[in-house]
Amino acid sequence: MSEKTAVLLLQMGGPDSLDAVHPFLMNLFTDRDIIKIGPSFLQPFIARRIVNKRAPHVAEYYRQIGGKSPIRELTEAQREGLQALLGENYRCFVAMRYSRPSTIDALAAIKREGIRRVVVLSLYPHYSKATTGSSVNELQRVLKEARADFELTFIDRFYDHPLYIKALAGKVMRGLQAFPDRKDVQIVFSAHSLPQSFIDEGDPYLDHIQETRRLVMEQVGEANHLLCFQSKASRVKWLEPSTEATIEKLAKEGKRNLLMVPLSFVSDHIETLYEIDIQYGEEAKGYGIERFERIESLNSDPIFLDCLADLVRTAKA
Ligand SMILES: C=CC1=C(C)c2cc3[nH]c(cc4nc(cc5[nH]c(cc1n2)c(C)c5CCC(=O)O)C(CCC(=O)O)=C4C)c(C)c3C=C
Ligand SMILES: [Fe+2]
Ligand SMILES: [Fe+2]
Repeated sequence: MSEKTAVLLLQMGGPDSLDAVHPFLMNLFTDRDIIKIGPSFLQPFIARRIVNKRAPHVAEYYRQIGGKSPIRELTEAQREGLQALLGENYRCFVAMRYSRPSTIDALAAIKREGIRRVVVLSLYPHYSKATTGSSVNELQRVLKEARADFELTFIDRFYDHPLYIKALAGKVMRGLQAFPDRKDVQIVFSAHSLPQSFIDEGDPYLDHIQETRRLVMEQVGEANHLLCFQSKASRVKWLEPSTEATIEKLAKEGKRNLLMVPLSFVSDHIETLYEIDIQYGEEAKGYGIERFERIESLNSDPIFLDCLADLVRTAKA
């Protein structure tokens, strides 16, 4: 047995080619932690109908951002950066919920290295049953099936970690500098939406998002800001107001300079590169917005990597 500690980074994943869009969406729409469609025995059939219809549209969005999701490469770069900071007593791995490397792949790799102690670090800053909850459930299922005996420590949220806030606030302050006068800028925090039913059932996601926004603005100082929600993906009621409706409303109120601040993700992917930059960017221009900017995603920002390293080093078993 190795004395080293493994760090297992949990992330959603994404299609790594246009052909992978359909299987990725099938994995997502058959996961009852993120979406329940009908009784469980029928879900795979209903999911296939939904995905057959959705995949060609979604594939077109991925085509426009380079033919795939960059989430695998960006998460791999975060893994390498974290490994370098933690040094040789640790070994870092990635498990993607709906693509490769899967949870099985990652646990098999940890086992091959003879490591028993594992710090599980979810890369979603804000806890939700739909995201971190789903990845942790998948991990528990794989462990049970493999009858694997790891000693696990979980880090399932870091929405208020001082280094996460510092990294994000730094991006916002740099974003503001791109405008001639910050007083004329409207900061638009755009969090990933979530069905309202999750919140009604006690999910802390919305509270976490609001706290991140409050802490970031504490550092950024005086500026106009508001919160809205992007990427609704089903017909039920999701968190509101939507980012699209908010951009239109701001334009109608005469706002001309927007700084988009996506929350909920720590790297670029379809929701930043397509949805904000291309889709909302074009819509904003149509409504008369003159400058539509987005803060850089955290990706391998050194302060963010320090945050991850601190979370691992201070994790309590
Ligand atoms: C079907 C229900 C969905 C819920 C609930 C949901 C919540 C949720 N998702 C993220 C982060 C990401 N989602 C991404 C893609 C994506 N998400 C859904 C569905 C739900 N998400 C779908 C169907 C898709 C695929 C794209 C599409 O068809 O529109 C991604 C991007 C992956 C990539 O391309 O790199 C991320 C990241 C959060 C944080 C969240 C709730 C808190
Ligand atoms: Fe989404
Ligand atoms: Fe999503």
